[in-house]
Amino acid sequence: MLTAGLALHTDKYQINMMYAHWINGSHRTRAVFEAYFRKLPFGNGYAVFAGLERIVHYIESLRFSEDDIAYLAKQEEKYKPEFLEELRQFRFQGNIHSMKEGALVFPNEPLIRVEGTIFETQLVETALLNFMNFQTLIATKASRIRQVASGDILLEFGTRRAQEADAAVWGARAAYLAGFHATSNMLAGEKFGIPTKGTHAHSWVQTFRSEQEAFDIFAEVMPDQVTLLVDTFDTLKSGIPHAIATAKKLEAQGKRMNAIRLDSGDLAYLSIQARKMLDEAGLDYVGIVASNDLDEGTILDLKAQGAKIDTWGVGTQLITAADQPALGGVYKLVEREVDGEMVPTIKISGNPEKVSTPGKKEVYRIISKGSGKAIADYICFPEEEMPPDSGKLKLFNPLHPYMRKNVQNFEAVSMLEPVFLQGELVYELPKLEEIRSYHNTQLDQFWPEYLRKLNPEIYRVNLSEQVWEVKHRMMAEFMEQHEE
Ligand SMILES: Nc1ncnc2c1ncn2[C@@H]1O[C@H](COP(=O)(O)OP(=O)(O)OP(=O)(O)O)[C@@H](O)[C@H]1O
Ligand SMILES: O=P(O)(O)OC[C@H]1O[C@H](OP(=O)(O)OP(=O)(O)O)[C@H](O)[C@@H]1O
Ligand SMILES: O=C(O)c1cccnc1
Repeated sequence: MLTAGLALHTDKYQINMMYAHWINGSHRTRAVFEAYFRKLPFGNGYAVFAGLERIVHYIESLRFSEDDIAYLAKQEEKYKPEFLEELRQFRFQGNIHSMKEGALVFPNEPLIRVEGTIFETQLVETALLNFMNFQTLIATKASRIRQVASGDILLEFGTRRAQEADAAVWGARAAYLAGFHATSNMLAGEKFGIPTKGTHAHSWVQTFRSEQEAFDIFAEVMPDQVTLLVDTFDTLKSGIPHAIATAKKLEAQGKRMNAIRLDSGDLAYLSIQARKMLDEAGLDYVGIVASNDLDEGTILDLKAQGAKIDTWGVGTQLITAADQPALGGVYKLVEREVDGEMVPTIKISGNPEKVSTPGKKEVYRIISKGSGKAIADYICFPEEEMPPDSGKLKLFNPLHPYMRKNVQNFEAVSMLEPVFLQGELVYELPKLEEIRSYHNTQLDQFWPEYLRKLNPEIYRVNLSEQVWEVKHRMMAEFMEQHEE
């Protein structure tokens, strides 16, 4: 999939700003940006951070090719050759700190922090947000589905309905890291080592003279992984009886049929009937797979109706995040260089929720040593000393002053990992299996009220007093300047 050759995978305004900085002589001014989102998707209580692996590949191979340079020269005749030469020599030389993939993350906390020249930090905004927003969205959706499916098997079936190839492949990875068990996408299997699974389509049945013949031939060819789709004609009258007959033929050869798949109709009723018919035929080991526009809502509902489904194939709703197809992650300048000093900068908005939080920041997860559970995320400046583990930490929410809390006996886990330092990759990308188990340990750190699907408790994300004071002062200064 696309990894190399992504230098122009950016918005034109980034290149225009780079050019204007270069003409102005300010392109080497230092800057700090932070990427975060303001609102959790799907009404969920948390999001699952994903996208870092692709970001790392992108940054590592970030070069303007001769074709890119030629294209830019043609696009904008005003670009001076010296500027194009600057692009030709371009290498990312800044610092990137990031949440780890699989981490539970929350609104208004920095997920990725980028430090460097304004030239390089501006260029990478678009691609970073593109990767982070999509993959985090799909991982969050997958984690939600996983919450309701409890111990059942989850198969990712979305490729045909995904927003093109990259979304399918990276979406399959995002689903897997957040708890899906396999994907139908073979390229994702090859590229990331995700287990692959597949049944067969209606067309398989339609290409034979009879459903029975179709089932028998499939079972003969794939005796160890037979899952038969039973709804092509009539699930109860034809599909299941034919599947039972095939399973019996397999039994006679000492083999066991894997499952049947239901793909239409009332999945609760049909699965209950199917379970009865299979059990009565002595086939209690044959599983039931269901698919058909499933999501966390339908799966929960089907379970409440007593559906006898042990494997869920989930496509469209997951891979397109159909109920909320975008995560609104943003990338905001928080510090800039003035006369050689780094100073905080703020973005004001008429909407208080959109006022940015100035200054380069760290994120700590405050974990109770007693319960092992997360109490809050705490955002402070890097130079602020965290109280020692035995000390007291004041958590306060300036917008809700009554929500004060002092915590003691906690561990403060730093959440932003160094990934690139002065352009050098210093982070060893974890294996996908490690990311999956990290996601599980992250879930274990949260009380169930934060994880539930409907109306979850809001997890605390608090600013240190110093961060709040700087934000408050800068907002007041802005107000004063604009009152005059
Ligand atoms: N018992 C049930 N309770 C709630 N939702 C269900 C139940 N059974 C199926 N569904 C869901 O209802 C939707 C039904 O979709 P639809 O109306 O397209 O029916 P269909 O069975 O696919 O129709 P067709 O037979 O034409 O393929 C799907 O999203 C499916 O997952
Ligand atoms: O419903 P989704 O969650 O997106 O899951 C994937 C769907 O894709 C297939 O249907 P399709 O009609 O494309 O092909 P088929 O003829 O093999 O059923 C499959 O049977 C599922 O219904
Ligand atoms: O293997 C399957 O059953 C499958 C794969 C992709 C889409 N729908 C179903």
